[in-house]
Amino acid sequence: METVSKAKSHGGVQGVYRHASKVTGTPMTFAVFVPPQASSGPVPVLWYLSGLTCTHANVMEKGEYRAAAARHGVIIVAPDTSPRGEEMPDEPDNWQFGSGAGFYLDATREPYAANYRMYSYIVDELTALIAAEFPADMKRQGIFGHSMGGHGALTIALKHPDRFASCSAFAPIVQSSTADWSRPALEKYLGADEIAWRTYDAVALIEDGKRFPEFLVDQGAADPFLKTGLRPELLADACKAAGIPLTLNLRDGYDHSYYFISTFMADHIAWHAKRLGL
Ligand SMILES: N[C@@H](CCC(=O)N[C@@H](CS)C(=O)NCC(=O)O)C(=O)O
Repeated sequence: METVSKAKSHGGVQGVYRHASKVTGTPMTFAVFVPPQASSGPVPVLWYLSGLTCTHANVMEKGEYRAAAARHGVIIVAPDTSPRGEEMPDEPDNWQFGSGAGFYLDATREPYAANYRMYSYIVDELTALIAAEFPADMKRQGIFGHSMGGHGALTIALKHPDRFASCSAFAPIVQSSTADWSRPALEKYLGADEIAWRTYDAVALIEDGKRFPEFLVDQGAADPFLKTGLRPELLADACKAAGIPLTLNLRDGYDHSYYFISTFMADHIAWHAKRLGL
């Protein structure tokens, strides 16, 4: 692992790191904030998965998470959203597919299957790297994310309820199989058989029996993608039918941007901190 940059912030350290990923076959960059409490022992880890078009840097620069992370004493990990590079199969004019749009899945279709493996990258490889290289208490992990990253957080948590104590999301894609934003990508990454899509669809996972103790979702009421890409009511219906407690806050006047996310960031970190025993 190579250190790209490191800066003291809120008494802790905001770092950016790069490593050669075996899973994606590319160099991968990620951001980690280590709070001051880590100097006296391992602290819990909160994963933040970003949305379409993002790298590790968007939330690092605009998410305003450091004050709350330093107050509660939690590591924040922000991975990239896809493999990148000149040789990557991609659709450069399409921001909803390829670079910046890995959808937290393992592609099974060519030419994407060799590199577009963000699910295994995060759940296996980056998790092992964080455990090895940072003062992280891996027995206490939470996960959250935005939009495509909200979809990532919900689906990964539903598949790993023993690993994650908490899961929340900002404006998540909740039913990726039918959302405008994700349907074409799932077809290209996973093929036309929609059965294979269900393991990367939060509502379908719940319908198929996966469970998680509870979710927190914040959604801007003025989000232009609310009706076509996001549709939190579908998650509300699925959670209700499954008996999963969901706190869904519809936030009047807020859109889809980091102005919205940063407004509620401290609330989400406090919510996770409580569930991570802080
Ligand atoms: N590029 C799209 C918007 C994409 C978008 O809103 N992406 C969200 C995630 S789904 C984001 O976080 N963008 C990066 C940023 O705001 O820093 C557009 O022009 O409509």
